[in-house]
Formats: sequence, C-alpha cells, structure tokens
Amino acid sequence: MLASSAILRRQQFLIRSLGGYSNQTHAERMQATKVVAGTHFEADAETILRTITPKLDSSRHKGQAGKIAIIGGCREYTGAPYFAAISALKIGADLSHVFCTKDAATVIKSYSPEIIVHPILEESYSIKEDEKRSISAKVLAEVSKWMERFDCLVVGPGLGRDPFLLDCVSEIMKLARKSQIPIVIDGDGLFLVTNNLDLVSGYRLAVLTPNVNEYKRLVQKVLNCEVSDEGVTEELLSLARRIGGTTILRKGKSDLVSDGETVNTVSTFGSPRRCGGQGDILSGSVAVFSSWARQQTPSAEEESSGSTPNPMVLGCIAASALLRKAASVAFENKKRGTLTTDIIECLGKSLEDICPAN
Ligand SMILES: NC(=O)C1=CN([C@@H]2O[C@H](COP(=O)(O)OP(=O)(O)OC[C@H]3O[C@@H](n4cnc5c(N)ncnc54)[C@H](OP(=O)(O)O)[C@@H]3O)[C@@H](O)[C@H]2O)[C@@H](O)CC1
Ligand SMILES: Nc1ncnc2c1ncn2[C@@H]1O[C@H](COP(=O)(O)OP(=O)(O)OP(=O)(O)O)[C@@H](O)[C@H]1O
Ligand SMILES: [Mg+2]
Repeated sequence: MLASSAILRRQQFLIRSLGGYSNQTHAERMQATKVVAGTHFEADAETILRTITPKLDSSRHKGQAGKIAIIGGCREYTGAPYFAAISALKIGADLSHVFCTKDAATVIKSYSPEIIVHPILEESYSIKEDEKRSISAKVLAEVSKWMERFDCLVVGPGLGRDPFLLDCVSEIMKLARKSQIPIVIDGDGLFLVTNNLDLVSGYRLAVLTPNVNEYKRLVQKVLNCEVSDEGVTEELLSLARRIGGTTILRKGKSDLVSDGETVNTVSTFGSPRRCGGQGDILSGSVAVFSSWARQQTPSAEEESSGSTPNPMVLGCIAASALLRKAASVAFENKKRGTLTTDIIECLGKSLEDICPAN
C-alpha cells in the first residue's frame, strides 16, 4: 500500500498543476482535495473539467478539439456505438467515426448524419473459412489508413463476441498501440482484453471502464480471486499495477479511478435510473476528455519533478462527473421515463454550467 501522504502529495500536485480556466488559488485547490478514507480521494472533478476543457478559439481549425473513433457495432447492438460517438460530439469533439459491421452501419447512419460510419468489420457467419486471412488483412488496411488521425479509440461498445471479429479487433489494438494512440476499452472490448491481457499490459495510454460484471471478470482473471467488499482501494490499486499502469475506471454507485498510483472517486449523485447505455456515454466522454488533457503542455515544474498528472486519469474523472451531472438533470425532467438519449441531450448544458463557452 502506498503511504497516504505520498498519494496526497501527488493528488494535490495533480490539482495544483492545472491552470487554465480555474480562478481558484493554490490554497483553495488544496482545500478542495479531501482525503476520503486513507488512500482514496474525492476528486475535485469540476476544477479538473474546467481546466482540461479547451477554450473555444476562432484560430482553431476543425479537428483540433478531437477526432474520436469507436470500434463497435454489430448485428445485435447498434445503440451502444451510437451513444459513445454522439456523446463525444455533444461534449465538443470535432469528428466522431464508427468502425462497425456492414449490418450495423446503415442503422447507425440512420440515427445521425453527424457520425462518419465505416462498414468494415466482419463476423464469422458472413464469411468462409478460407477467406478469413484476406478479410482480416483488408480490415486492418482500412483502419490503418485512418489510425494516425485519431486522438483516441474507444474499443468495445456493441462490438459483440464473435471470435473472428475479436481477432481482427486485437490486430487493430496492436496497431493503435504501436502508433501510441490512446485506447478506451469498454463492453465487449473488456471481454476481449480480459482474455488477452497482453493487449493492454504496460500500456499507459489505455483506459479500462468495467461495469460490475466486467470488473468481476477482470479481478478473477488478473488477481485470481473474487471481488472483495473490503479493501476496495487496495484491490483496484493492485489490479491497475498488475496490468502495468493502465488506468481503470470502476463504474458503480461511486466511480473509482486508478492508474496504480492513486485512487480517485467521483461520487456526486447522478440518477437512480439504471437504463442501459450510460456506460457508452461514459466511454465516448473519457475519449474526449483524456484527449483534451493530453493537449495540455506540462509546466517546467511538472517536467522537472517527473510527476505530471496522468491525462487518462483526468479524462476519467471529468467524464464521470459530467455524465453524473447530465444524468441528474435528465432525471429531474423525465423521472422514471429517463432514457440514455435524454441524458445525452443534457450533456451540452451540463458542461456549459461548469465551464461556460464564453
Ligand atoms: N442499446 C445498446 O445497443 C446497448 C448495448 N450494450 C452492449 O451490450 C454488450 C454487452 O454489454 P452488457 O453491459 O450487457 O454486458 P455485461 O454486463 O458484461 O453482461 C450482462 C450479462 O449478459 C451476458 N452476456 C453479454 N454478452 C453476451 C454474449 N455475447 N453471449 C453470452 N452472454 C453474454 C453476460 O455474461 P458473462 O459475460 O458474465 O458470461 C452477463 O451475464 C456490449 O457490447 C455493450 O456495449 C450496452 O452498452 C447497453 C446498451
Ligand atoms: N448504483 C449506481 N448509482 C449511481 N450511479 C451509478 C450506479 N451504477 C452506475 N452508475 C453510473 O452509471 C454509469 C454507467 O455505469 P454502468 O454500470 O451502468 O455501466 P454499463 O453497465 O457499462 O452501462 P451500459 O449499459 O452502457 O453498458 C457510471 O459511470 C456511473 O456514473
Ligand atoms: Mg457497458
């Protein structure tokens, strides 16, 4: 277990080192960083949100606020990749792509003209055994044409579990990693990664966003034990360390974020509605906010101390806080009838309340 004073120093440094929008003094930011219980902290998420969100500046061109790609969408699931892609745009990304199967592509296009859809993935049922190698190479070639342009990939929303499709997605992930493109892994992407940990092991630009089931599978596989209700912080720290510093956002009543060095919580109340799709909003949002956090240039102080805040952690905290706020606003209006699309509609206004556009 890390000494809590060391974690506190790092957490305070993380908040302190953020400049930009915030008018808070150093002392106020220190005050805002509360020790919750021994080794984990309630993050000052609104300060982080304000700080990493870029100003709307007339000198910026299309693409500079983020180009995000979702790898997901198959016969069964078309909602999940759409939710992730549209959420990225509603928060402020400039371009949002979806790489999915042919069956899913037309459906996703019909939800929104804003999303750029690539119908390139194939499932086993639609191809013959002897075509697999050539199709796999074709899929990889198609994605690699675009890869360097993306600020972040989100792998998994609505991907399904077809073995051939997942093999192709493994190759896409290896390519992204080689190109140092950050990857947010959610849904069926977590099913893939849990069974192939090498895909993310030691990759600091990866974020895993497990829900309760996905977390259980990860703990069983990586730590070789069952999820414990006690020692929640230590368990998450061990998990992140064993995977080699990949950031983990454990979703639940409180969201917990760790890269193996600190554990931050976001526990502001969101909504009591648990409709499917909220995790997809979150994965698209993490992609945008972590890309924005990566754009921040570290100060000389941070560089020399070697403890620059981890942008993937900042992205998770910001995304969690915004989703919770949007969910609470949507619930105020729609109560039991609240759906994921209602929450998506509240993303823009919720961000505006925290971080005004002008
Ligand atoms: N509107 C949409 O399009 C939405 C689509 N969504 C998409 O759905 C996908 C699955 O995500 P989820 O959240 O349902 O998975 P999760 O909680 O791990 O599993 C729940 C239970 O189901 C089971 N199970 C799942 N898949 C299975 C399979 N292929 N074959 C057999 N069993 C399977 C699973 O079993 P287990 O893995 O534990 O064996 C567990 O008991 C993912 O792509 C997500 O993005 C969501 O984002 C919501 C909105
Ligand atoms: N019990 C809870 N109380 C309050 N908020 C919660 C609770 N569980 C989850 N959330 C919020 O909902 C978000 C989505 O988490 P959830 O566990 O529903 O993901 P998921 O199962 O992957 O969703 P999806 O249906 O998109 O796959 C979390 O980030 C968290 O903020
Ligand atoms: Mg999910």
